[in-house]
Amino acid sequence: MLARSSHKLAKVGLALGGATGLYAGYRLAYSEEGDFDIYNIGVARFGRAAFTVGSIGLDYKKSLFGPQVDLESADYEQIKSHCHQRSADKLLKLCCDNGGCFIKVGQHIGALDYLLPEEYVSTLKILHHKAPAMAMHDVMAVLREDLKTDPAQVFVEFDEEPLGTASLAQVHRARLKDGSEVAVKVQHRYVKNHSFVDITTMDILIRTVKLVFPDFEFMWLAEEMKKNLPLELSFTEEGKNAEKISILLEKFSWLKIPEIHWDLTSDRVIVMEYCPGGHVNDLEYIKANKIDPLDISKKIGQMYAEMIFRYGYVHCDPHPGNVLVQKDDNGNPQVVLLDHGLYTQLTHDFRKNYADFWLSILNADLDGIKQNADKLGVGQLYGLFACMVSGRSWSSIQKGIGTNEKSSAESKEIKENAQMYIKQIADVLAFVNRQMILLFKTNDLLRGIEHSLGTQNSMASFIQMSRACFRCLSAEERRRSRTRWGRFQVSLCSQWHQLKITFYQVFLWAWWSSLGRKVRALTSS
Ligand SMILES: Nc1ncnc2c1ncn2[C@@H]1O[C@H](COP(=O)(O)OP(=O)(O)OP(=O)(O)O)[C@@H](O)[C@H]1O
Repeated sequence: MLARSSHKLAKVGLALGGATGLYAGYRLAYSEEGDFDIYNIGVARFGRAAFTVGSIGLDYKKSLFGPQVDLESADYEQIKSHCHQRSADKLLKLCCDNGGCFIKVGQHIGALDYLLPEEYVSTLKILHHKAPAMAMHDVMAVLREDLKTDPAQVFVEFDEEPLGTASLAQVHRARLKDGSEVAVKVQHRYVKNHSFVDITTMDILIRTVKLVFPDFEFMWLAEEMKKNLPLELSFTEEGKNAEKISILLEKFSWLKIPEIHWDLTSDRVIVMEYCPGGHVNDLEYIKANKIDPLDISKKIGQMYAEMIFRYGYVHCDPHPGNVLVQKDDNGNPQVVLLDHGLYTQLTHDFRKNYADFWLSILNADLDGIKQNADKLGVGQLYGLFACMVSGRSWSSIQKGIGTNEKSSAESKEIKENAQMYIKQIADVLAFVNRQMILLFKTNDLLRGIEHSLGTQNSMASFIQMSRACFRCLSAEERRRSRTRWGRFQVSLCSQWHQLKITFYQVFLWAWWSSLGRKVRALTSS
């Protein structure tokens, strides 16, 4: 069945690729101006994508389901791994050749650690550092077209070397006439023009794969892409999101969201306050600037917990490149949150269920885990789901993740299980509430940062999560309570929970302190 499907897919892909290739050739041969870029016209981009998908299908068919293939042989796993690798390389090439939206989607795929075969993830991860830089004359052309004036009239300095280059845009440091330093984010020149064809291409190809392989469980990826890419391509929306989140999180005096210069902002250009600083996972920078890594982990945990549990309004691109740390004018550490291109609004019910689920994990309450996973749409796969949310093994969850250090053996076990349960993980992603996918990414960011900063044992972000979970659940109970006395009881109870978390925090600090470790070593020997 699978063999026939791969064959069908290969034929469809090759036919589509061939047809579009011929059409593109015809267009080139008969173009009157003869000055268009054959490699960039929509039809060639579509043809290239269809051809790649087709050839991947053919490779899977020949390598894994051909007449000579022995599914029971000892080499089968290796053959499969080589086939994944070849296909991942082809996808990488496609993303680099087509650029723009393709790189963005490739980056999303590269961020799906443990959810896709390792060969795809490690190959496509490269795209995070491989976005092509736009030539200066294109940067200036976009600025001229969108600001409707000569950029030299606006900026007295403009660094040619970008601060960062990404799939959809690049950012330059510049100075305005009034002397203020700004960061100018400029969209790659042709991305918007190509976006309609690119999004449609990816949608058609993913649907074709689904048609040919009914078991293909990654339709959610296509849906997310179709919904999100157009939003990410509007920098006016990005400016609005930045303003909204800075108002919501106003009470965090240590949080900086760059201010937007609205008079210099359009759909393809955003000019904002320049914020110096190092990336949040750059431990060397943090130490050199005498910033406390634990304090940073705590602040980032607090920031995300507030977004998720209090407002349900969550930054959708949680990767370390978007979080900077610096010291403010008074020498206090500051966290800078960048890239407000995409936010999700979580529903009230989802937030409540997710808070309940987290609390059951933190309390090692297995019945609670089961019931709340069910409410989030996961059903029987609750154990795996709890591992995916917490990044811990099932045995640690059962024992209680608070007092069980994540050892390297546990990390290895998780990695191996992720390879083994790939189909089940895809099922969880297909069934779970859509809003959960973003939260997987957020949890990954928090874990990654704690790992880079060496603060994982303090559980700083988990502690902030639990505090926010309790606050979210108490607010819900207060809302439901009809009498003043009832609301008073809920508030009292909430204070008690917060106090318990503080005790727990002190306990963790003592447990993982060098004295605690010595005492444990003495008592266990
Ligand atoms: N206001 C700013 N001040 C200082 N540096 C900035 C600022 N905005 C962006 N940068 C730098 O530019 C880089 C890219 O910015 P940003 O993440 O907004 O671009 P992007 O196109 O959305 O990238 P990606 O999609 O990869 O997150 C950041 O990692 C940061 O180093």
